[in-house]
Amino acid sequence: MTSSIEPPHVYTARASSEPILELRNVDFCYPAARRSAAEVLGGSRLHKINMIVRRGKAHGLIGESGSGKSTIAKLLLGLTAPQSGQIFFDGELLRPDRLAAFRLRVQPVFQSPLDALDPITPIGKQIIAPLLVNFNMKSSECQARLAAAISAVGLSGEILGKLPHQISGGQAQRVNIARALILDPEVLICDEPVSALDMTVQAQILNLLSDLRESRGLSLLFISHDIRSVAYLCSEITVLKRGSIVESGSRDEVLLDPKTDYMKSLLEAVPNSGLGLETASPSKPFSRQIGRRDLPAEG
Ligand SMILES: Nc1ncnc2c1ncn2[C@@H]1O[C@H](COP(=O)(O)OP(=O)(O)OP(=O)(O)O)[C@@H](O)[C@H]1O
Repeated sequence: MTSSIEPPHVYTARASSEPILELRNVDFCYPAARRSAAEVLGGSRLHKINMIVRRGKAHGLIGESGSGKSTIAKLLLGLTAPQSGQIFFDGELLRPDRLAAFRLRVQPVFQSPLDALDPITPIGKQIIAPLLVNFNMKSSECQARLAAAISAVGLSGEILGKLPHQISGGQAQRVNIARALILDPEVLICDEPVSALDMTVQAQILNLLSDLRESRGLSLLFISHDIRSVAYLCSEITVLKRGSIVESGSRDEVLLDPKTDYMKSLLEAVPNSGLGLETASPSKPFSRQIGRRDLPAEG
């Protein structure tokens, strides 16, 4: 179905810290879990989730495996609906009739960058696909937006004719981010976007996300097992345990003054217990904060 909404402009810079996405008292349970008390106890339900992602800010979501982080991502992408509670986008209740427009403005970036690409379609075609599908645009009409999107993620035009197996994992994640940006979204939901990449490339993608947040006023939900990445990128953090929020607040409140044993144990598990919080700042490249050499722009 073609959207009746206007295609996005090449770039929109936005800034503010008003709520852009909000979960209010959200309960969710997978159908299979409703039949299995053991699963429910194991955490396959979300219970009374209250969380705000602010415009132009990066919000970190952490918690052990199975705590419900990806389920929250699915709810915030409109891929599934809560059993109770409400989701607000830009101050408006997310109703079924608003889902189509919402899905253009909130875009996902997933964990396995190569799996998220079609193996037999050239990169350039994949990046403009959301414009072709949603706005019925011709390929020739997409070229200015395509050039802006690949430039925004630090890729050159040579990559456009390649197939996914001809590019690196880091380049593939940049392609996925470009494909999300081509719709000029307001929010990126990033579910473990760097965990499948090697360490040096992780730093490059984190710096890219940080730059995009600053330069375009993009809001980010950043889901990660890696507390150091969250400490670097995010100004607010929510901590999830077995489907319930156990801590939330500013980065420093949660990481420097943890209230729960659970959060303390997550922090104790950080390698070398080095969060570098005294120096952590999105104005400093991630590689410097964790003591690595500066890295080339394209990975
Ligand atoms: N489609 C599904 N049907 C039933 N249960 C599911 C489904 N997807 C996830 N679950 C269960 O819901 C719980 C939360 O899963 P979720 O993927 O949200 O956790 P997570 O915190 O993202 O974990 P990870 O860090 O390992 O990705 C887990 O118990 C999981 O087994």
